[in-house]
Amino acid sequence: MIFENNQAFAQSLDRQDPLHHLRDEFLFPKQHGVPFIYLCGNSLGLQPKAARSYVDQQLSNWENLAVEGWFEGENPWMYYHKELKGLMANIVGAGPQEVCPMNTLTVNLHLLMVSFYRPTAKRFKIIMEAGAFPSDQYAIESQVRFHGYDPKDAIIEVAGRNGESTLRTEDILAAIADNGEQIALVLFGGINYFTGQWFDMPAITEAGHRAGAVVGFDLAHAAGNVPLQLHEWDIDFACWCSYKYQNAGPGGISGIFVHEKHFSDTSLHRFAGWWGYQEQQRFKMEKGFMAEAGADGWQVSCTQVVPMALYHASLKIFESAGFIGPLREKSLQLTAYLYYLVGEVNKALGFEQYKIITPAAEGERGAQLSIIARYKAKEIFHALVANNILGDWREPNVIRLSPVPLYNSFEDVFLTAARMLTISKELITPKQ
Ligand SMILES: Cc1ncc(COP(=O)(O)O)c(C=O)c1O
Ligand SMILES: Nc1ccccc1C(=O)C[C@H](N)C(=O)O
Repeated sequence: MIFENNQAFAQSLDRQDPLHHLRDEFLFPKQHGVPFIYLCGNSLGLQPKAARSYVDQQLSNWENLAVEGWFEGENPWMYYHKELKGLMANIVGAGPQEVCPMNTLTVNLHLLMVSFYRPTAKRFKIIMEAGAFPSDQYAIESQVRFHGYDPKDAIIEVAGRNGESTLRTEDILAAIADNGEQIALVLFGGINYFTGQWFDMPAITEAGHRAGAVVGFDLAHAAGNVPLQLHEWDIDFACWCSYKYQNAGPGGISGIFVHEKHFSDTSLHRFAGWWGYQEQQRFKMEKGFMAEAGADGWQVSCTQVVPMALYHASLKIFESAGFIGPLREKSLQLTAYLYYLVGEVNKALGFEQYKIITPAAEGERGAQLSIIARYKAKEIFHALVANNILGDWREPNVIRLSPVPLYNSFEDVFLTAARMLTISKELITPKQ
């Protein structure tokens, strides 16, 4: 599409957007009574208006049924997760039996590594991206130590070439091939939190398998953002949080994916708990753990009903949007528009004040653009917030802006760039 740098053009795109009405399903934070242009779905998605009634419903169940709520009423808590599984499966491209809502993200990363990182003296290394989200780094390092290895020997980080912010797929594949028989696990983010780079998940998975390794992904920044086909891509396991692009609230419940080819593998270790026990037998309270079939068998503690209700509210909006296909179509346009407009801001300033480190290619990014501001980066970020544009800041110099197709408009994107230009002119003197 040929974009234009004017508000009327942005408004005309909004009029043609079949998903534009969905923003009415969300609550926008305000500053001095004026709603923010919210571009921070990469960190915390907005609250669906329906969230409160989904939670209210569970509070009523608790009020009216108390302990009987587990088994009685319209939607007994014992089975509530099943209502979410089909919806979640659509978000990540899996069978419903391959996904389950449970716990929180880093906890699930640990639990899945218990099953899928099984180092041997010969094959004990983990390949990951350099600059992964710190929680993933800490989780992986601690798992390696738990098995008696030194992270310095066991973790191979693939980094960008000579100062490049993003990774080249060929370098990732070469690192996997070069370390072949020593790799136990390839564990990548789907999209890197800092750069917004969407890795070539099918190619990484294929290379990992060719090397004889298990392949897993942390999809915190990918689930609900980009189209995923976890089953078809033959990924072994994955987990994600629901509070970013899936709008399930701060600390929202996480989701896991385990490929069905692993369901019959009785050699997999798990850190078991009663909620992973065979559902029909669970309340017999017998000795000797027997896992429920599918991803549900990785559950540990009893269902988190309220976080699940919040996730449910948001997943129903995804369902009404037709899931990821239509959202991705809009997302590509929205983010491409922001990409174009940032270039226009640079043009108007006469120098490259803003450098986008997120790949431009559609297949290598989601909604997020990570932008380095050359001069006065932090002041510019604060001025954006003061001007009602809410993105976020990641040290040392990156402003992340993520137009989210569920609740952002083309006009939001236009106004963001327009305010970036005004602010830049105000803050940066010609000498600089
Ligand atoms: C890639 C990634 N991993 C892990 C986390 C941490 O998740 P949690 O605090 O829910 O465990 C986040 C976000 O906070 C993330 O973006
Ligand atoms: N869970 C949070 C709690 C507090 C503050 C930020 C987060 C984030 O999710 C940050 C996000 N993962 C990021 O990509 O920076």
